[in-house]
Amino acid sequence: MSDQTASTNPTVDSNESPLIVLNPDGSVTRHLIFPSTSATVDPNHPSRVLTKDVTLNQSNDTWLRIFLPRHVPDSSPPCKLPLVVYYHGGGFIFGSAASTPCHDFCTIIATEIPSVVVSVEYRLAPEHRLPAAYDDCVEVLHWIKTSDDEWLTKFADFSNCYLMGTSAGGNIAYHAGLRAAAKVDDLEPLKIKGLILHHPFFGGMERTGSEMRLANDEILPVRVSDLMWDLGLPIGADRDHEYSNPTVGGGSQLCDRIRTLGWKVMVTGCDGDPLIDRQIELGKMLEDKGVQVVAVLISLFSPLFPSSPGKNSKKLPPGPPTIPIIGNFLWLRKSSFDLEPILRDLREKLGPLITLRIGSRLAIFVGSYSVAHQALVQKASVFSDQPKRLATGQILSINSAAYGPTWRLLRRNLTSEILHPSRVKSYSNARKWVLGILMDRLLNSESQQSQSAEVMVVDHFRYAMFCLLTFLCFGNKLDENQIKQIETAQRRLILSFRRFSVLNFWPKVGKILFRNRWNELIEIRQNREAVLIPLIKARKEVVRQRQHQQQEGKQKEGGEDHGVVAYIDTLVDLELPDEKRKVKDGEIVSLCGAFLTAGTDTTSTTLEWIMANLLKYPRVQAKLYEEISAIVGPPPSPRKLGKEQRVVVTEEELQMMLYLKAVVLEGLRRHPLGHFVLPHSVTEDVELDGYIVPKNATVNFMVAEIGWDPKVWDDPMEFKPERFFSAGVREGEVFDITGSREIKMMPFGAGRRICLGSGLALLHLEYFVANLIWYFEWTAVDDVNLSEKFEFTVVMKNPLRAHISPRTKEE
Ligand code: HEM
Repeated sequence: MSDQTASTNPTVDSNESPLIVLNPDGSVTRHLIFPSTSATVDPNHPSRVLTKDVTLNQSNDTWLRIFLPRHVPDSSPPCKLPLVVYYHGGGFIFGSAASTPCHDFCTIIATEIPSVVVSVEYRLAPEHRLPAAYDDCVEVLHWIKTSDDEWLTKFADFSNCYLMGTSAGGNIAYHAGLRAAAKVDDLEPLKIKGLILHHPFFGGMERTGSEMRLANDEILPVRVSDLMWDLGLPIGADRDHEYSNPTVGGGSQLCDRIRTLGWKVMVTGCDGDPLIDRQIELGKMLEDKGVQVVAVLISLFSPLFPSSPGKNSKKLPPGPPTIPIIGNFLWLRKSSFDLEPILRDLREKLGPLITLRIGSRLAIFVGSYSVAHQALVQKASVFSDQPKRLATGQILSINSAAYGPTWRLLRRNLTSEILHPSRVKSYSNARKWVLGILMDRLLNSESQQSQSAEVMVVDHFRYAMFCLLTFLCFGNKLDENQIKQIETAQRRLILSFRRFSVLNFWPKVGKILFRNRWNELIEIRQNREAVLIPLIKARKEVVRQRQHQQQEGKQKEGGEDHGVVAYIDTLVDLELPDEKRKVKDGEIVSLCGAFLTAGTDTTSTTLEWIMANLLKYPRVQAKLYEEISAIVGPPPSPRKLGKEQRVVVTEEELQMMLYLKAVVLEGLRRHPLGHFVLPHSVTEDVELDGYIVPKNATVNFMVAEIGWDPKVWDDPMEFKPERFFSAGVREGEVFDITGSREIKMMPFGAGRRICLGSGLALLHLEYFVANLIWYFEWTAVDDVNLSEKFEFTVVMKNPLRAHISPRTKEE
């Protein structure tokens, strides 16, 4: 660190709020203080481990926390467990062995391996710069070898010891390891077998590719790691000091010693972390020196520890290693979509049920149609809950409600009041109105100069779906300005959900660390309320007047939409069963927001995917047009007809169009919007395919993998609607999209939580596809590129551009 930096009172900021301030008197104030957990030897405490704190060095104020799995003292004869010496993370500046994240993490290591864990409270910088922490962490090894602590002498296998650390603790484990390797005889009877460097923190003067790419990373931006090095390294040292850059000068000579001792070194990292290139460099350097490097990236892991005698771990579905390598909050910023290639690889190796540990959660992934059927249909009562509501989640919504009376009420209300076939039919005028709007927009789109215009379709599709769903929600044909406002408010919220997901990691800490982001979320929600509440209030007034007129036996004469029941109407008098009160306006906003989200982006994105395939495969489009025109006749010119008299392919006619249905199903199979359904959680320990899924575990279903399974579908990545007439489904027979008998694909989920808008979605898709193909011939602008990208749903990476030309020209 430069002296200059030290004297200018640097603050380490997390992008949004200072975490540490150097005071003029030389002291420091830390603003990042994690909650702490006390050690307990109380046999009645519900923890899975017994823990105790022991002084290491009074003058340095250092100590240790020892973790002993609860079942070990009770087993007979007591078994000896591997010993893990653990160093916490925190950039050398923050953290403690007593902090709850560290305590919880050590609890997992102790119980899952299982092992005796000694977690070290070492001295922190900048009060004690490096190598103070290294000194403390080696001192602990000497303390252990002579200790007469009963837990260690009785239950720890001193000949099977590992040094492990997370982040800065990984750096410490590496340096403590080098020092220990130099003096193994002095440590007898303690025998180190390996080092576990869990997302270790290293640096260097020259930026790596990942540091440059992720310079503004939300968790560890480069300026924060630079300041951590400034405050942690000896005064005058720069980031190429051996403490921070282990590869300078070709690496320490002591690595050769590690090689000859036969220690294994596990280096874990994940892409998306600015430190990943340094972790890979370290792994390579060690490998070049002949050290047994166990793994560098998550997907390549193999177990470091010999298989454990743990009871439950045997029954859990298999996962990468037994140690909780993904128990790092870096993974929380990853969506399931990012994990998909890793999961695909794991499914190949481990089978269709996989366990991953994400944060402190157990996440089970189901990658087979038959196991998905077992869970969602046969054991529906256990697999239909939702994980606990996230801090950034909706206040009240069907999809986030726990499996219980409130969810049941909300679901029943929407199904019977809005999505019931007879009610859906009553919205047919609205569909016709929206089709007119869509046609006009397509025809008048900007580049509509020539006979054959180029159109960017998705914005028009989305706008059309907003027109339709806002009608169902508010009961009015809103004007363009109102619809745009709602669309903007809704999309701001859903498109930023990944940015906000970091706030869920530890809501209390997240709110401090990412204060601006938290305020931004509040602002976006308030903005949505400002847009929706006036509409809700206006509609409530309509409902009140209607009730009043009904009481007086009067029915107002009205236009074609008179008497239409809107979603809000059904919520006004709804009473929540748990709290025995009516739904508040803020909750109506949340329910309506979820309703609009569920019905707009989902349908418009699927529509875009289907149209993309119809452009890519003109043969399919031609066949579809043939079917439509054979039933409906040739289309009129779209320009000639006024909005109200526009002739449309009607909903009754759709029922006769089997190829159309197959095209829509094939679109849903080939391009499921969520490659995973919303995570479920289980309400009790339950057996699934011979394994135990423990209570509260999160269960994810690999929808895309299931719909692309070559055991079920020939050439699964091809777009072939005809397959629905051969894969066990004969012409005229309806394909069971609900999967109640057997799951072959599950774009709408399956079981009790199945999408309750699937009927409406299919109708909307069939209606718009049929009419768009009937009126226009669609051709591709360039080769249609079907690459995917994850937004809120899985969307086209290159939005579809098309030429449209009316099939019937104006005379
Ligand atoms: C192509 C369009 C659509 C697709 C692909 C789709 C897909 C899904 C999926 C995968 C789920 C989660 C199922 C599970 O957790 O197992 C879901 C839930 C849900 N969907 Fe849809 N959906 C679509 C359209 C709609 C529409 C139009 C509505 C209503 C207006 C709707 C309302 C819902 C609701 C309320 C839930 C929550 C169900 C619950 O938790 O009980 N969806 N949808």
